[in-house]
Amino acid sequence: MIKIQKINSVIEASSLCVDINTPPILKTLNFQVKKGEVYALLGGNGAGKSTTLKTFLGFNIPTSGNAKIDDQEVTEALDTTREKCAYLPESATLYPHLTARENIEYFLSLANIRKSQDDINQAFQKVALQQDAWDRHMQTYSKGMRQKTAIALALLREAPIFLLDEPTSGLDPVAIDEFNHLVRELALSGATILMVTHDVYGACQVADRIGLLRNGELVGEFDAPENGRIDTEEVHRAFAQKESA
Ligand SMILES: Nc1ncnc2c1ncn2[C@@H]1O[C@H](COP(=O)(O)OP(=O)(O)OP(=O)(O)O)[C@@H](O)[C@H]1O
Repeated sequence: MIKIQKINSVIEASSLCVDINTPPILKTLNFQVKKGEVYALLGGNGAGKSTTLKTFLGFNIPTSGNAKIDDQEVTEALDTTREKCAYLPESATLYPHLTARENIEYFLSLANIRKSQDDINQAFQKVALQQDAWDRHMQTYSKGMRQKTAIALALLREAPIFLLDEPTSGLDPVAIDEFNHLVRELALSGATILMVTHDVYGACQVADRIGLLRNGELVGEFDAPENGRIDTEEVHRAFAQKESA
């Protein structure tokens, strides 16, 4: 019998099933993400990664089991749990005809949050968005720059939880390194991060723990050693083995 250890989790899936069609998409999924941890849910196409994120955002209702944020069932406390989460879709949904600053001001005003120009500038600096772009229309931005803007917005919203969907797909190696550095810094400052990805190497670079997802079930977990990173080859072997099993 699998024993589920209680570890003061911020994000928790326990015996989570999501059944939109046949066969069910998520089947008794169990994982926990602690405060300050980067957890990568790794899986191939159709494994159920986006479905998992959407369930934590309250867009899918669990058929059985639980999807909890800070011990609250997501579907029972939708406003509270959504307010705590910064969701970064694969392609950040910001307005191209507005500048980064205007986007930030607009989304903060929608959330009724007041921040000074200094606060906004500091957030841009923290995510290392180049200064000459701050007041430029976002249609001129690369994907990496759009992501930085989305993270700056999350910082200004003071969201303690980040849900990231394939965050490094389409980024060049330098942008990936910058992004990973930013994610590690967020975690060090106490943010809790759940990312979903099919990129074994990328997950190993940034995650404290990796959960291997296949057909809606967790089929393995890998922990980073103290002061080290998860071994890419080991995860790759497990990923390939499970995918071809
Ligand atoms: N709303 C839905 N209705 C029916 N089937 C769905 C729905 N959403 C997802 N699925 C199915 O559930 C499975 C998992 O989809 P999901 O998008 O979660 O996978 P994924 O791991 O994110 O895949 P990818 O890496 O290709 O984006 C797929 O077979 C998909 O077709």
